[in-house]
Amino acid sequence: MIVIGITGGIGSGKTTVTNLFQELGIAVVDADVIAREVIAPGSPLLTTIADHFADHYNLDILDASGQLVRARLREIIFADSAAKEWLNAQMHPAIRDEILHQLEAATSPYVMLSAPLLLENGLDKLCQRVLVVDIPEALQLKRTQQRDSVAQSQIEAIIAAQMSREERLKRADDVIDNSGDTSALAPKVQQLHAQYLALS
Ligand SMILES: CC(C)(COP(=O)(O)OP(=O)(O)OC[C@H]1O[C@@H](n2cnc3c(N)ncnc32)[C@H](O)[C@@H]1O)[C@@H](O)C(=O)NCCC(=O)NCCS
Ligand SMILES: Nc1ncnc2c1ncn2[C@@H]1O[C@H](COP(=O)(O)OP(=O)(O)OP(=O)(O)O)[C@@H](O)[C@H]1O
Repeated sequence: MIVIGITGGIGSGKTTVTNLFQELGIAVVDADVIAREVIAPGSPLLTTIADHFADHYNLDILDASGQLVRARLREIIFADSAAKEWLNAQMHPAIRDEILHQLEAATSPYVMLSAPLLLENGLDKLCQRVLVVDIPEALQLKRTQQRDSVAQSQIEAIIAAQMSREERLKRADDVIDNSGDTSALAPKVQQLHAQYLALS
């Protein structure tokens, strides 16, 4: 199975790009989607995480119906690196297991593995090539703010918790520059698609 890893910092355009590969019939395994599934309401992992933040931070991250209040968890983990490391240690093995499961089940000529922390977490070892979606930090801030209505300082903290743009680009086999209009993406995706089909 040929696996193409796709990564990029917050708001770089990974989902926008993988949607185009999906339109070409390529299966996409998305770590952000899986990260939501492993802490679905009522899951044992969500209970473990909620208990930890209640006991150690006196913080209730669940609403009255037992749903995760994502903004509360986001604020604490990007303000406190020990909280983030603890959460990562709980979630990343579960995310990785589900990624492996979904990669095995994929039937397209190749499969894309999309993960913001692909390189940080060594998920690139599962991939034949790494495609980086690249934009300058100022655009990451602007587009993420437009999408999520989150404070600029919060997005800056998330960027600081991820690999630097330079380091990520150094590790790329292929790069999509997404600083232009979205209409520029389809021809780039088609060119890479032909290259990846040739590998498979
Ligand atoms: C903290 C949470 C609840 C915030 O949820 P929210 O809906 O606000 O954001 P969302 O999940 O859409 O993530 C947005 C972006 O934040 C960045 N991000 C998320 N978690 C992390 C992390 N642990 N380290 C660095 N960046 C991260 C990624 O670029 C991601 O695409 C959520 O991000 C989460 O559960 N994070 C821990 C799991 C994780 O590491 N996910 C990354 C994929 S492996
Ligand atoms: N070329 C572009 N021009 C303008 N807006 C764009 C462009 N590409 C993506 N966007 C918008 O920027 C935002 C971030 O893009 P997207 O959600 O695809 O990024 P992502 O890398 O998946 O983000 P995250 O890591 O935060 O999940 C979205 O609202 C998207 O519609």
